[in-house]
Amino acid sequence: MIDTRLPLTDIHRHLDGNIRAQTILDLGHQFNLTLPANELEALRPHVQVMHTEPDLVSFLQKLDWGVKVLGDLDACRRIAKENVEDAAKAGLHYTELRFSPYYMAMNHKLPVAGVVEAVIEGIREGQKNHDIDVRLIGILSRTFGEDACLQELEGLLAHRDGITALDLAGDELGFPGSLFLSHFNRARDAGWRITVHAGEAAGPESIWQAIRELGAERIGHGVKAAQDPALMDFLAKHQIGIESCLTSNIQTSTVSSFEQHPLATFLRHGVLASINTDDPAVQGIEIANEYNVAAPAAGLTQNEIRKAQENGLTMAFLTGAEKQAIRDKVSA
Ligand SMILES: O=c1[nH]cnc2c1ncn2[C@@H]1O[C@H](CO)[C@@H](O)[C@H]1O
Ligand SMILES: [Zn+2]
Repeated sequence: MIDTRLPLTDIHRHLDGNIRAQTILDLGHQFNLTLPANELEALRPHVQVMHTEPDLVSFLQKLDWGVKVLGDLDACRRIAKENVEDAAKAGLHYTELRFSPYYMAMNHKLPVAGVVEAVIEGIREGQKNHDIDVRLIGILSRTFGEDACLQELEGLLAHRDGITALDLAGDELGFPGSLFLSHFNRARDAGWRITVHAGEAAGPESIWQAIRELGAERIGHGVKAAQDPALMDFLAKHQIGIESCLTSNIQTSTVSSFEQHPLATFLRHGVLASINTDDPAVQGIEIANEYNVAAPAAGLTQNEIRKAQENGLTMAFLTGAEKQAIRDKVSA
């Protein structure tokens, strides 16, 4: 269960994996696009995971309609604003929303830097009406290769101050982290924090690579760390946070059942791990489901769930003072 005296965070949440189905319909009509269905319930199976997918890449295809309807920069602004509304409605006090501007831009050839600016503006608009702290994480979508990721990086760097961290996401097996060394060197030079999707589709070596070569301070998913005792010790010793996304890991067939999920093992080993959603609209879940249903199913005790909740803010890309201000606000 969620401890209502503690801040509730979601620090692994894809903004472009959380576009409302109704908004996909609206924007499809607005831009005269042919959608696979023109009615909400008929559209749902095309934009939402209904059963477990066979692998990560199949899961990721469910995000594609959401970005195909982004016909102009106003549409990008709209979905960013709606993401803030939905995060506030989910009861979050703090969230880090991540997005891939190249992925959002590519279907309608929007300017990548323009997408970044529109997302920053949409978040600001959303925060006018909702009391929630938000930071943005830029994603390089590895699936489109090094050159596209370079364009993506340039677009993000054009609005460097509006972005807190850089992430690498997409097809981990097809595009290993070793292809993106120069990208992450530049990101660190820009003063950004670093988190990397690793050990989801690929093995523990991908997590080692993310830490040692890309400079990851946190790892998205990190499921395969449990296979490598030396890595488990390293994560605990250096307090490298694992952003766990329980239901996502089942839906991508990364883990076969909640009982098999390593989150409880991470926590018992002293690894800093937190509970997060990933792509809420695509998954058909929200953060409450992850605390109330998924975490108990994964064998976490109530104390461990509370610890994971505390870890969310501990792991946040915020200063100590910013974290304390959120704690004070929630306990007041
Ligand atoms: O669970 C995930 N694992 C790896 N990549 C993901 C996941 N969810 C979304 N994306 C990727 O993130 C970008 C959009 O934010 C896209 O590249 C999408 O494929
Ligand atoms: Zn993710």
